[in-house]
Amino acid sequence: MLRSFTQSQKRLFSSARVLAEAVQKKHDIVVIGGGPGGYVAAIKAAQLGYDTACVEKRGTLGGTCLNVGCIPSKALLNNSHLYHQIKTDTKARGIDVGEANINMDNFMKAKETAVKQLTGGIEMLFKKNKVKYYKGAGSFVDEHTINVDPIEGGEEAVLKADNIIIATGSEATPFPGIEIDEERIITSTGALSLKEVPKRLAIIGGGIIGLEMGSVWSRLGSEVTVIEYNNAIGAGMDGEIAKSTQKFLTKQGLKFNLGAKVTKGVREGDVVKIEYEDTKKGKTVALEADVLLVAVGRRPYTTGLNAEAIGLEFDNKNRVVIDSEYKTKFDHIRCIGDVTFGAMLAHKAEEEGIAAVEYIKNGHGHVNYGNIPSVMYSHPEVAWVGQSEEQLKEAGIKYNVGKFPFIANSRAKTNNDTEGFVKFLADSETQRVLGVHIIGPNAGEMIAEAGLALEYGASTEDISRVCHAHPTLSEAFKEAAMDTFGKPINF
Ligand SMILES: Cc1cc2nc3c(=O)[nH]c(=O)nc-3n(C[C@H](O)[C@H](O)[C@H](O)COP(=O)(O)OP(=O)(O)OC[C@H]3O[C@@H](n4cnc5c(N)ncnc54)[C@H](O)[C@@H]3O)c2cc1C
Ligand SMILES: NC(=O)c1ccc[n+]([C@@H]2O[C@H](COP(=O)([O-])OP(=O)(O)OC[C@H]3O[C@@H](n4cnc5c(N)ncnc54)[C@H](O)[C@@H]3O)[C@@H](O)[C@H]2O)c1
Repeated sequence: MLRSFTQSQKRLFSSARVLAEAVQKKHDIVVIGGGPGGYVAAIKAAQLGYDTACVEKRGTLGGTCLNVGCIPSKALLNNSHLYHQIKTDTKARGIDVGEANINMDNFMKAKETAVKQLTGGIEMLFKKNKVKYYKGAGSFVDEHTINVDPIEGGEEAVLKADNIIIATGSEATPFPGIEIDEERIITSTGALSLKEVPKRLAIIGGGIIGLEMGSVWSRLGSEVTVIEYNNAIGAGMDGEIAKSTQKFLTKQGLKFNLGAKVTKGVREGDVVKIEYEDTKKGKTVALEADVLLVAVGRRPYTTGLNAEAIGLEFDNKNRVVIDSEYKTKFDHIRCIGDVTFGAMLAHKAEEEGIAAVEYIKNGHGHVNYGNIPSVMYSHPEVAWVGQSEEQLKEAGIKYNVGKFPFIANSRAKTNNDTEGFVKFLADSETQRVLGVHIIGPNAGEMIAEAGLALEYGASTEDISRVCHAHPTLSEAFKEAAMDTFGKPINF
C-alpha cells in the first residue's frame, strides 16, 4: 500500500507511526553523531548539568577519527615505521637483529586493539558522565523531535530536545567515473585494512591521507605513485615545507606526478588501469596498479538526517550553514565539526563541541580559528600552525623568517634522526609569532609550544628567553625563534 506514495509522504506516514508507537524521551540536549565533535559536546553538556543524549548509528563511538581515521592510521603509521626502522636502521646503531617480517593479521590486530580500547573508553566516559547513548540513526521529525531508528543493541525512541547539536561528520569524496570497491579501488577505509601489501599502489591526491597512507604501504614494501592535480603536495602546507616534504618522501621511495589530471581508473580483474593527463607536457600517461587509493578530500555527511523536514540550509559544498555561535537557522539547533565550515580535523571538531555547549550554557564560547594546528604523521612528522609565507604575502604583512635545522640539534644527532627544520614567521616590526612550520621528529608534539606562543601573542624574543632543557629537540624550536631577530648559537 505504502509503495504508491511519494518519498516525502512515506516519511510523513512513517514519522507519524513512529511518534505514535515509540516511547518518547525528553532531554535538554540531543547530540546527533558520536565522533570527536559529538561525543565531546555530549560529555561537556552532561558535565555542565544538562540531561544529555547522543545518537550514533555506527555501533561504536568515536566517529571517523577513532574507527576509520586518526587512530587506526596512526597505529599503522607507528608500527610500519618501527618495522622499517628495524629493517633498515639498526646496524648503524650497533643492534644486530634477525630478519624482520610483517605478520599482516597481527599487524592489523594491533590497530584494532587500539581502536577497540579507545572507542570502548568513550562508552565508559558516557556512563561516567551520565550521557544517554542511543544506538541508531537519528533523523529530524520536526525542529524539536529526533527519531531514533535503532541498530543492533539499540532501542526505538523518539527524542524531544530543547537543544540539538548536529555532528554527523564527513565521508570520502567520490571521484566521478571511478567506482570504489574497497578491495582494488579503495578509500582511506580500505587502505587501513588491506589484506596484503600491494606490489604497486597508486594514489589519487597528494593530501594528508594520500601521504600518510602512502608512507605506511611504502614502508611495508609497495611501490607508491602519487598522482596530484595541483603543482604541490600537502594540501595547504607552506610552500617551502611542501617542497621539502616532497623531497624527503621521494628519498623514502614515493613517486610523485604533479599537475596530473586523472581521466580514468578502472578495475580489470586484479589490476587497476589508470590514465592521467600530464598538464605540463600536455600528454596522456597510462599507469597500472594493483590497488588504487582515491584520496581527493572529504565531504560533509547528512544522509538520512532528514534535514529537509526542517529546511536546514546548506552551502554549495553541502556544508550546513551556521553563524559564529554554531547556530543553524534555528537558535536551538547548532552544528559542529566536519559537517560544517572549516578544517576537517578532529581537534577542531572537539573545540567546537565544547564551544557550542558553552554558548548554550553561558551565551559565549571560544575557538581561535587562527590557531588550529595541523600535523602529518609521516616520518619525520610535518606540523604547522598559524600563517604560511604565501598567506602573509597575500595579506601584505611584512615578516621575518627564522630557521634551525635538526642536523645541528644535539638530541636529533644522538638519536640519528636529523631530517628537517623548524621555521618561524614573525612580524618584522614586533617579532610577534605569526606562523610556525616544522618538519622533524615529533614535530606534532613540538607544535603545541607554537600554539601557546600564538595564543598568548608571544614574540620570538619571548620564546628565546624561555629556558629549554638540554639536550632536547625543542632547543631547535628556541634557536629558530632566535634566528628571526638575531642569530642562533649552534648553527
Ligand atoms: C584516514 C583518516 C585519518 C585522519 N587522521 C586525522 C588525524 O590524525 N588528526 C585529525 O585531527 N583528524 C584526522 N582525520 C579527520 C578526522 O577524522 C575528522 O576531522 C573528525 O573525525 C571529524 O569529527 P566529527 O565529529 O565532525 O565527525 P565524524 O568523526 O565523522 O563523526 C560523525 C559520526 O556521526 C555519525 N552519524 C552520521 N549521521 C548520523 C545520524 N543521522 N544518526 C546517528 N549518527 C550519525 C557517524 O556514524 C559518525 O560516527 C582523519 C580522517 C581520516 C579519514
Ligand atoms: N593527520 C591529519 O590530521 C589527517 C590525516 C588524514 C586526514 N585528515 C583530514 O581528512 C581530510 C581529507 O584528507 P584528504 O587527503 O583526502 O584531503 P586533502 O584535502 O588533504 O587532500 C586532497 C588532495 O587531493 C588533490 N586532488 C583533489 N582532486 C583531485 C583530482 N581530481 N586529481 C588529483 N588530485 C586531486 C588535492 O589537490 C589535494 O592535494 C582532510 O581535511 C584532512 O585534513 C587529517
